[in-house]
Amino acid sequence: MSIVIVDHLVKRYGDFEAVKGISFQVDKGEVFGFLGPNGAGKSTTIKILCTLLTMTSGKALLNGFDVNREPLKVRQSIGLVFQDYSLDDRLTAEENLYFHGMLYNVPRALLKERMEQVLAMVELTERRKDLVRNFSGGMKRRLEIARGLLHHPQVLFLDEPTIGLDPQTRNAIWEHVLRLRDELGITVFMTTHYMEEAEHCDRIAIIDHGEIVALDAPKALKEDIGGDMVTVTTTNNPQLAEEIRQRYGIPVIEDGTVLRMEVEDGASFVPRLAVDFTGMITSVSVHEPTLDDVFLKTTGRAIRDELLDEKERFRQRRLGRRRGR
Ligand SMILES: Nc1ncnc2c1ncn2[C@@H]1O[C@H](COP(=O)(O)OP(=O)(O)OP(=O)(O)O)[C@@H](O)[C@H]1O
Repeated sequence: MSIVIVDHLVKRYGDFEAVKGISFQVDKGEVFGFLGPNGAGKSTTIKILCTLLTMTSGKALLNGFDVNREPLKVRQSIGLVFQDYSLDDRLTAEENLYFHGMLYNVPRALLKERMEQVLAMVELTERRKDLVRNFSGGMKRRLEIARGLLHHPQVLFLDEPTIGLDPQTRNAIWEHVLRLRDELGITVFMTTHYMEEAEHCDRIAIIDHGEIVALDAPKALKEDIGGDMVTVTTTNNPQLAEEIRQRYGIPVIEDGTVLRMEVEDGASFVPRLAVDFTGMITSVSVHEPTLDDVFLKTTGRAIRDELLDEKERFRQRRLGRRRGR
């Protein structure tokens, strides 16, 4: 059963079309990921589904409710964990949850039990009486996730849930997210830049320039590539890219300092390449396709880490300003 149905969704900001008529469905209990570079239209789409932004045209249903016509029912069906930090540092973990419960009209008789449940789920029971300002980045994120679950939403939206966290904390958050799906059967809809994170999703939609360019299970997307990926560094990338294209008739992507190409059989291709271009190649590697390669193939570009870093620096600056208030 589809719990999210998006049909020809368009969002324009003035003349600029940020989301270009996308359609997709998310099944109940699925962990669904939106993967794409900065500016692809991920946050815009998520905000429309959460009723925080109005669409220009199209239709979207969430938990059976129309996001344009039944926004309140949609809001009651969802939990949100967005990029912007939204806990109150001056309150304890428990107090943060309590106020959220009040806002969402969770009946008082239920609230205590729910708070205990979600705190246990993200392993913060012991710290529930501590001020949030003393929490680590990972603990704050876990508390935000707990808060997003307090009113038992059908769909939990996570917009870049682990941005800026170290890999170990990222993994811990993922364990929690997958447990939520397994224990509560909730649907998780998330956006991410991280390829390894997208691997945890049941299905991912790769979004670029406001369009969905691929949508399937990570394994199926990688299998679609079919062959092996060969990465080459050379003494003259543009020249060699052209010569490889002409000689073998295959697409070659110039990706920063390397050339990438997809071939049927890496083991037989690489020796040929070494002989045909003796002296021009400085290194070669062969690997099975990753989601990075899927992204590269569908968009012609890599998701750049430096863009991610830039975004994280921006976020930290903003956080710093808020803390300095
Ligand atoms: N309020 C706005 N006014 C004008 N343009 C906007 C506005 N919000 C977003 N955009 C533009 O729409 C496009 C999609 O933005 P969106 O934030 O949805 O992308 P994204 O994939 O979520 O990227 P990010 O991860 O950086 O948020 C971008 O080109 C962005 O500059």
